[in-house]
Amino acid sequence: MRIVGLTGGIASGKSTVSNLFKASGIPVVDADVVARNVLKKGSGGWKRVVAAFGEEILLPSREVDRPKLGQLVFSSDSKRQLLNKLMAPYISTGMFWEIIKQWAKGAKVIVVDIPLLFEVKMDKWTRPIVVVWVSQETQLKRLMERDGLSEEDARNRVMAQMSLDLKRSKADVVIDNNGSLDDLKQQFNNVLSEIRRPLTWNELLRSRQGAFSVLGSVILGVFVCKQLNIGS
Ligand SMILES: CC(C)(COP(=O)(O)OP(=O)(O)OC[C@H]1O[C@@H](n2cnc3c(N)ncnc32)[C@H](O)[C@@H]1O)[C@@H](O)C(=O)NCCC(=O)NCCS
Ligand SMILES: Nc1ncnc2c1ncn2[C@@H]1O[C@H](COP(=O)(O)OP(=O)(O)OP(=O)(O)O)[C@@H](O)[C@H]1O
Repeated sequence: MRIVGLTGGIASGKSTVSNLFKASGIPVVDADVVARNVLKKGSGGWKRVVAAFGEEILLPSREVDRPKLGQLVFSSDSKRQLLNKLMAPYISTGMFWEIIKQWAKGAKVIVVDIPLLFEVKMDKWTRPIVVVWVSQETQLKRLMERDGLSEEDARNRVMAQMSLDLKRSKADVVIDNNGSLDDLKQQFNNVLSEIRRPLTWNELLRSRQGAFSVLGSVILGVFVCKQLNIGS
């Protein structure tokens, strides 16, 4: 199985690119969705986060007040690191199971959309790595527009992540998303052809079909050896 890493910065356009992958029939495992499940009321992650940050981060429904928690963690490095530490094991386990589900369905190519791919060092598990890059000016503008944030809040969120220029330098493939949606789609089509190229031997062995072929060959090998022993 080929596990393509999709990353970028906040509001750089990862979800927009993810949607193009989904529309082309490529399954996407989204770390933000997994992280949202980790904070669902009553879950293990929710309990740990509420114990650490207090009941004041809860809404009257006892769900986490996400904008409030966001305000806290994006304006304090230590609080953000604490939240990351509490949630990381749940997010990695959740991602692992989502990838296994796709493997069991026989997916040959999947995309994992992980905003913090490099920060959490998951880049070593994914190839190729696609970085959706925008200039800081475009990033701030789109973030303020999409989430209705002040410039200060938007800057805090951007500064909480590794710089997009550094991420770009670590990419195998860069999508420059400063232009229009049509420009983005054109670049996406090139990326799609790149990731749909035939699997390498290693990727084939990691796919369900590859694993079954190896298992089948081993069983056949054992059977043939037994037959030969019996005959001798
Ligand atoms: C702080 C929370 C509650 C704010 O929720 P909110 O709904 O406002 O934002 P959402 O979850 O949609 O995230 C939006 C973007 O913020 C950025 N972001 C989220 N968490 C972090 C973080 N810990 N550090 C840096 N950037 C982050 C990502 O680019 C993400 O795509 C939420 O982001 C969260 O639970 N973060 C911790 C989990 C995490 O690390 N998620 C990233 C998955 S790798
Ligand atoms: N090429 C583009 N032209 C204009 N607007 C765009 C373009 N690409 C994305 N956008 C808009 O920019 C905003 C951010 O895009 P998107 O939500 O895909 O980013 P993201 O990287 O997934 O963000 P996050 O890290 O917060 O999850 C959205 O409002 C989206 O509609």
